[in-house]
Amino acid sequence: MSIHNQAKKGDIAKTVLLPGDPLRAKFIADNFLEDTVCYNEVRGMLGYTGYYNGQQVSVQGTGMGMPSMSIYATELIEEYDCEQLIRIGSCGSIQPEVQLRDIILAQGACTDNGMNQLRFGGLQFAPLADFDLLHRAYTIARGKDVNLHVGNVLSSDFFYNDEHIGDPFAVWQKFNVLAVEMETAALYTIAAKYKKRALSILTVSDHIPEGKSTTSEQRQTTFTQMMDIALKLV
Ligand SMILES: O=P(O)(O)O[C@H]1O[C@H](CO)[C@@H](O)[C@H]1O
Ligand SMILES: O=c1cc[nH]c(=O)[nH]1
Repeated sequence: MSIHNQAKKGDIAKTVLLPGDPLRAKFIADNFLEDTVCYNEVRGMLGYTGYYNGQQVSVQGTGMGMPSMSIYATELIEEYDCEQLIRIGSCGSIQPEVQLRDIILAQGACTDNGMNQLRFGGLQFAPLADFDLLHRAYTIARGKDVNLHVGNVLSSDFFYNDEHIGDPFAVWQKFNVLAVEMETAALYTIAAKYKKRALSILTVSDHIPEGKSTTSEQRQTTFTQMMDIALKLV
């Protein structure tokens, strides 16, 4: 057991898929996995272990934002010896060529979050995906009917921005950051600390400058493609 997870040692697989939404974890467990066991209900942050094509895999909700991701990623590594952490999340595009339902493999993650400022004493750390996971995910996704992008994302502490700031994404847009979400920089930093492998696979649920969003039906289909890519990495 850890503070936020009631699983016993050995209950969680070496590879863990990490959706922000715990009900996305349940969806994967119900629709993709066999012989599934729910190992965690603490705080409603559901976690399951099952089998995909005969390979053991877990899926654990992480909640929203970098403190929450940091708690789950740290406990999965420190208490449960997990080796591969694969986020499957939604994001908002800030580039014209990155459209609704496209899939992004986050090669790196910028952040406006303060944790790495404290951790690195004001120096700049570059949170990066594991190259092997990224390369394999790229190969798998290229074999599918998806619009795929690989690049930088922004992990932001803000879902709602304050009007007095002006356009909070202008500088990131200019420097070719593809999309905004809220967890990847923390995941990549924690994975680096413990020399573990991490990757974020993101589906574009919204286009922020164009004010567009996906329907719930579109989310369901496209999120399924992202889940399929992640599960083939196990
Ligand atoms: O769909 P998930 O994985 O939760 O990811 C995105 O959605 C949430 C905001 O609605 C944030 O957690 C953001 O990163
Ligand atoms: O615009 C969006 C969409 C999904 N997730 C975010 O953090 N922002």
